[in-house]
Amino acid sequence: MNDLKRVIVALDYPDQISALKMADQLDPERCRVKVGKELFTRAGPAVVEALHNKGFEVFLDLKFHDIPNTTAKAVRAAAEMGVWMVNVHASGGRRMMEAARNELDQVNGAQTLLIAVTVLTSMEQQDLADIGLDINPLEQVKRLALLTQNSGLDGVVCSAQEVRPLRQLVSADFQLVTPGIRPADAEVGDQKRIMTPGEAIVAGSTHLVIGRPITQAQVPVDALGRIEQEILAAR
Ligand SMILES: O=c1ccn([C@@H]2O[C@H](COP(=O)(O)O)[C@@H](O)[C@H]2O)c(=O)[nH]1
Repeated sequence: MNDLKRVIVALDYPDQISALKMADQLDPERCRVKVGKELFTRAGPAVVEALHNKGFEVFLDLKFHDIPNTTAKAVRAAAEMGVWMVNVHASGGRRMMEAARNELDQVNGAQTLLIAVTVLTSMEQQDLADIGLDINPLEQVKRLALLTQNSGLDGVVCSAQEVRPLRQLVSADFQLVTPGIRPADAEVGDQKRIMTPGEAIVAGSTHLVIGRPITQAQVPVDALGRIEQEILAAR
């Protein structure tokens, strides 16, 4: 794969006009885009269709987490929109993920990749302790990644910090999609388990999800250009 196309720009905007204005500055041959909860809740399937019409492959990042039947039907709805990738929370468990996998397999012609979030990149050990998990983030990520693979999904969302240890555990074609990407001079914000774009590429991230370091930059295309240079230099 073209290394630059490993970048997924998170279109975290409050309305479709702002998201499409950003998309118009991007090249669908050089990156993919992500539609998350804020934009989808505001704009719905219409924004996905508009991005498809502009030639973008879309990661629908709605992180479904519900009973197996509900999650499976939501994944079907995403696949029927023709999105490139959709996700669930691995902590929904094996039966939930298997139901989603089975449902997706029944969607005629669907090429949609199905992945699962392990531990949010905004979380650290104390956050896990707060919800009753007496385990460090890496061990929890490993555990959920294995569960995800054994449930038949195509990959996980994790931090780039976990990519090397995960590669020892999962198959070579298992997708390791990594948000929490921060160029050295970027604001960290609410992210905790971070890496720079260059480090993430060297570690072996399959895809780098990047939002605010691009979308909140004074000149977003210039910020993306610097990230692309860093990625190319890292190879
Ligand atoms: O563990 C996760 C899962 C998803 N995300 C999403 O990725 C982007 C990151 O945006 P930044 O502005 O680069 O922090 C955002 O849409 C999150 O919802 C994540 O960060 N961590």
